[in-house]
Amino acid sequence: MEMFKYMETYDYEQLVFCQDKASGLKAIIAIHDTTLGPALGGTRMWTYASEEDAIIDALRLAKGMTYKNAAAGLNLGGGKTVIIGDPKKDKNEAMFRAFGRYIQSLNGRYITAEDVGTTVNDMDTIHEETDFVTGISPAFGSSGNPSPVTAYGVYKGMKAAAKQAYGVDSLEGRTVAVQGVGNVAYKLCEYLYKEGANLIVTDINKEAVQRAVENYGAKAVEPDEIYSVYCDIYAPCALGATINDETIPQLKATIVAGAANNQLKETRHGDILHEKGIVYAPDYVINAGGVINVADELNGYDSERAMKRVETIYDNLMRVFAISKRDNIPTYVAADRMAEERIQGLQQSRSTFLLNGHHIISRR
Ligand SMILES: NC(=O)c1ccc[n+]([C@@H]2O[C@H](COP(=O)([O-])OP(=O)(O)OC[C@H]3O[C@@H](n4cnc5c(N)ncnc54)[C@H](O)[C@@H]3O)[C@@H](O)[C@H]2O)c1
Ligand SMILES: CC(C)C[C@H](N)C(=O)O
Repeated sequence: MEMFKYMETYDYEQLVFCQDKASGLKAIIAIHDTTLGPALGGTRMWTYASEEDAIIDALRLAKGMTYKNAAAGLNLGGGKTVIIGDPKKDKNEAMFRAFGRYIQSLNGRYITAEDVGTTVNDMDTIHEETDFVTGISPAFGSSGNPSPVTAYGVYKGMKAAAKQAYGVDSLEGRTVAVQGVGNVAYKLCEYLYKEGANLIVTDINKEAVQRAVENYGAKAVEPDEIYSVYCDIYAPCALGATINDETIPQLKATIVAGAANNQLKETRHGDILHEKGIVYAPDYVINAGGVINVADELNGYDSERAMKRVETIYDNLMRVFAISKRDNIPTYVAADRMAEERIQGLQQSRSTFLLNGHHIISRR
């Protein structure tokens, strides 16, 4: 892989390789764009088939955070870390402390948080070595696990999508097919249940399914049946790339709105949804609740203020839908346009982020 060519093509600023033999740390920090502020994005721990796969994932996820943070109206750039390893077997305290020191060495250009494979406990360990970490324990006056807040944002975003599709944003009596009832989606099911929606759920973890069936009256289906069930809303909350050539023809839903990152396998699948008249809530706009919540820590965490800000996901999606309608473009293109316009608009008044003594981080 020609790294500089790739970085130049997609405008990446920095790629950092972190190695600590004693603890087994192998981490890649990718910083995509710091026009709006320091790069904030989570740390993913995963077993990658190859180092190249890990690098590509870090780069791709970092760029996603640039767009997510910009579209959410945050004064933050985009970055992400991947740690190569099995989160169930390979973690140790020294590893996360070594990683914390690498983050510290970037002097605020990158701030981390949770992602797949990392927990609040890991963030607390990182915090032993650096201030540039969020999603740490409420015991430190911080925001803790971002998942429930992500769920709240997805719920609000689903209501915006309903407004766009049906003219009313009530979800009462609507049927929502939820794929994956993990940390985010279980809480999402609670919001939906309380509003009177009907739930169809699936998960490869039978206990997760059972919980939703027992507590929220959900109907359970097998994992490969979720695409073809009769429903109003398909909510992908497990993996990426579930909107693809195989699944689109099966969908009965009029709305696709869920928590998963990178839902479209390829961008052309967003075009197909648009042509079919399916309202697609772009993933990085609807699932920004977690990052909005952890970002609030940089001002001294206030849960009420953070939740109010998460509610703006509704308005952000309505803007995306309006741009899509006005320009007759798919919603994923409209979201990119909204994010890029914000970055370009501020590019003139900001240069590449450097910690210079007066910055968002200095407020806490
Ligand atoms: N946690 C957050 O704050 C947050 C923020 C933004 C985006 N996301 C994204 O939302 C999604 C869910 O995040 P989470 O934190 O709830 O993760 P999670 O691991 O707690 O939940 C995912 C669930 O999906 C299930 N699953 C995996 N493969 C499946 C399959 N093939 N069919 C059905 N179910 C399957 C898993 O068993 C698990 O229960 C992820 O894509 C994540 O990247 C999460
Ligand atoms: C900063 C984190 C809370 C980001 C989250 N993992 C996401 O993908 O949005």
